[in-house]
Amino acid sequence: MSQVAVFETVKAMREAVAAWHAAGEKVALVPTMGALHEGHIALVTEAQKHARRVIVSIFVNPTQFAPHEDFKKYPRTFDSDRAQLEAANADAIYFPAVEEMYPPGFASRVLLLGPAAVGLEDRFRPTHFEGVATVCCKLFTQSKADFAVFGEKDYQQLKVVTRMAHDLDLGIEIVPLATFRETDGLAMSSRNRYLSADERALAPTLHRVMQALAARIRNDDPLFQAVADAQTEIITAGFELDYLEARHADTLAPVTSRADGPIRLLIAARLGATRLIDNIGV
Ligand SMILES: Nc1ncnc2c1ncn2[C@@H]1O[C@H](COP(=O)(O)OP(=O)(O)OP(=O)(O)O)[C@@H](O)[C@H]1O
Ligand SMILES: CC(C)(CO)[C@@H](O)C(=O)[O-]
Ligand code: BAL
Repeated sequence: MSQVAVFETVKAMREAVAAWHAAGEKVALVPTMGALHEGHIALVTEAQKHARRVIVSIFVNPTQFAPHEDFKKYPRTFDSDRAQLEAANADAIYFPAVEEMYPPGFASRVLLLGPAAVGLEDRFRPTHFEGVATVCCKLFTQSKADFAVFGEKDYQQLKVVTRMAHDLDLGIEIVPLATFRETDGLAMSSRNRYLSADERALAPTLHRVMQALAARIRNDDPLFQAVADAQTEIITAGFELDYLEARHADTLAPVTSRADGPIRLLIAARLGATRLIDNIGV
């Protein structure tokens, strides 16, 4: 276990990265909002396969939360995060204050088309990806990292950020990593800690229903009916369903049959006050 550096300013991070680059070392960034779990640590382990140096950013980004969302109550657990990152041998944490990221007068946003406007997360969180892309664009250019690792758990986010990095020539390679799950199938997520015991017991239903739906599609059951049945099952189980859809795995465009291309199933559903998202490939 090694001591992990903590950078609170762009300047401090840039100086360290410049020294690493001067020594011929590649740098990978793992952007997070903290409240770390094993899924995040898997991203760090993946990052270490690509680069000698790994920086984990911890920043609860206000611009990606709508006014009614959980920005204020989002878990902030820096001491536990730092201990986990030390154990994982990360090199540094980038932990900027909101004023460092968005100084007074800050007035820019990244405008997105393509995978950010397909009627999934963007339908329920209309300003979300603009905030995600703006902060990711800043994180990439602030750090000058060579790689950034993102989880497939936030599948649409992964597509949005990958597209943006390519379109804007940000000079960073986006590395995807498969979703890390609890033993009962629930995708690990910082927001799982909001769940009551009863809700936590019900939450793995999402993954179970998605797996059964994927099996039906692989079995050439008519897609529309299979998706409709899965939606009904989720609602009957007690979730409030935002969406459960079959989409093209690359473009996120709607699909009507297996022949339309590789299919990704994506879901967002609420249990009480907690909104869960998940997705799987067919
Ligand atoms: N279970 C997981 N497996 C793999 N990657 C994950 C998992 N959970 C989160 N990530 C990835 O970690 C990065 C940071 O995500 P974030 O800090 O929002 O964590 P989170 O657990 O998804 O939190 P939230 O509950 O806010 O969605 C993202 O790239 C996200 O996709
Ligand atoms: C990528 C990210 C760190 C940007 O704030 C956030 O959306 C997240 O944690 O997935
Ligand atoms: N993991 C995505 C961050 C968010 O829900 O705001």
